[in-house]
Amino acid sequence: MEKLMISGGRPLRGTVSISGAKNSAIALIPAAILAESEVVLDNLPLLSDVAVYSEILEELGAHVFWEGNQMKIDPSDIRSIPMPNGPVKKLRASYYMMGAMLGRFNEATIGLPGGCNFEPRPIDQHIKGFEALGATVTNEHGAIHLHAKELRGAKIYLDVSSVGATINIMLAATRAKGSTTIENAAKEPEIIDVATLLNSMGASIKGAGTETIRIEGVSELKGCRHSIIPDRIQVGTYMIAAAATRGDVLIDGVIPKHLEALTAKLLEMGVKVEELDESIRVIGASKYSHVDVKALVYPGFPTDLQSPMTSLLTQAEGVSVLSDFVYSNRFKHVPELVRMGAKIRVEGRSAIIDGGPLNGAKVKASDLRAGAALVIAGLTVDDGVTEVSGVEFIDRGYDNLVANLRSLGADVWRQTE
Ligand SMILES: CC(=O)N[C@H]1[C@@H](OP(=O)(O)OP(=O)(O)OC[C@H]2O[C@@H](n3ccc(=O)[nH]c3=O)[C@H](O)[C@@H]2O)O[C@H](CO)[C@@H](O)[C@@H]1O
Ligand SMILES: C=C(OP(=O)(O)O)C(=O)O
Repeated sequence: MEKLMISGGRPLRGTVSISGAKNSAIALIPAAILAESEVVLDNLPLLSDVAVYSEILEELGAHVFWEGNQMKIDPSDIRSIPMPNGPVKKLRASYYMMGAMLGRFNEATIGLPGGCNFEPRPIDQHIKGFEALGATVTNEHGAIHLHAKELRGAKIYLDVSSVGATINIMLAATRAKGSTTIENAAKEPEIIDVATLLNSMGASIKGAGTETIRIEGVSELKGCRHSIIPDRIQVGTYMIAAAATRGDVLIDGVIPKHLEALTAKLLEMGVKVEELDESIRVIGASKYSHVDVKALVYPGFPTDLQSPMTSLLTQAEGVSVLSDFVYSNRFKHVPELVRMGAKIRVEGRSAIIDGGPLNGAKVKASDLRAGAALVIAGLTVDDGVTEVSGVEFIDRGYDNLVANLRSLGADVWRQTE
């Protein structure tokens, strides 16, 4: 096991380039199995979640060639075999194998997803969608069994605007007979990315990125080449880290529009943010105002940046209130930040943060973004070393984190525990 060691107190300065989005990649890889021929994905992030997904596809007989930031997936020899255990259990997004297998084979047996469990994460809306498309869904011994004689288009209203359910239903519905409408669909940029890939494969999806998505089923999908959108959560994490260390960082390979909610909050705090065509520059200041933040579905402030933002708000003057309306209990980073001297209490779905300096401590990342929050907190510590264990969570979502931070002047290294 490894841990991250951070000797903080250095402002981050320089330029960093961001890879493709994890939350796109781990939906695009399973989407590729719907094609009859090779799908090429460019701008792939080098993450453990991506490695696990390539393992899942190989187990099913797909040929996966992964070199650097490109993955070629030839699904022509893929078989329908049950996957109750193994790599599917390591990954949250393995739930996309349900929609993809259902679309390809009209059946699937998949273990319940693993990954970051900061609170119970139900998949009832995914199941509701599959059932509406004509599938029978049962849950036996920790695995979901799905079977349909034939998938038929349907009108599906999501009770909650779920990213995973929207994509999963899209995957299955591309091969259903007739048209499907998803109402109250999630609008996150990753949904548009998946629809773009599926449309390049020959699907007919309209309205991705709005709350109504219409899918006309097709009988066959073909291979294509697709470049993954930039990872807005990694971008946001570096923006927050630049502000927290009162540095000056240019983040390259960005779609600035995807970060509007964060940019607005940083400006409100007194951080200088310059938006360019494909990059964002964040320049820190010596004093920050306290702000209130509400994590909401897109285009609101992303829940995945809620934990990193908590660390930044410890550097503001006065009391900030940060509420999460997507995951009401996503606060496992708070007790760890308190160990570092932060004055934070959790009340219901809100963290109340009273600004003040942090000190180095031994802390534990219990999920991916909690890990990012602790790294940012460690970077702000003027005197002392912070040790962050649970690095395997951080590796799920941050490509080249140590090298990137070091190139920006941070004193960060990995150490075997
Ligand atoms: C792989 C991936 O893309 N992960 C992202 C995805 O997760 P994920 O797709 O799992 O998150 P959802 O958008 O589905 O969850 C949003 C909310 O809906 C609830 N819900 C969801 C599905 C369901 O069937 N029933 C239900 O009640 C969840 O408990 C949560 O409160 O979106 C989240 C919200 O932006 C992000 O934090 C995750 O990084
Ligand atoms: C929670 C996250 O991912 P996942 O849904 O894959 O666990 C995340 O990216 O912050």
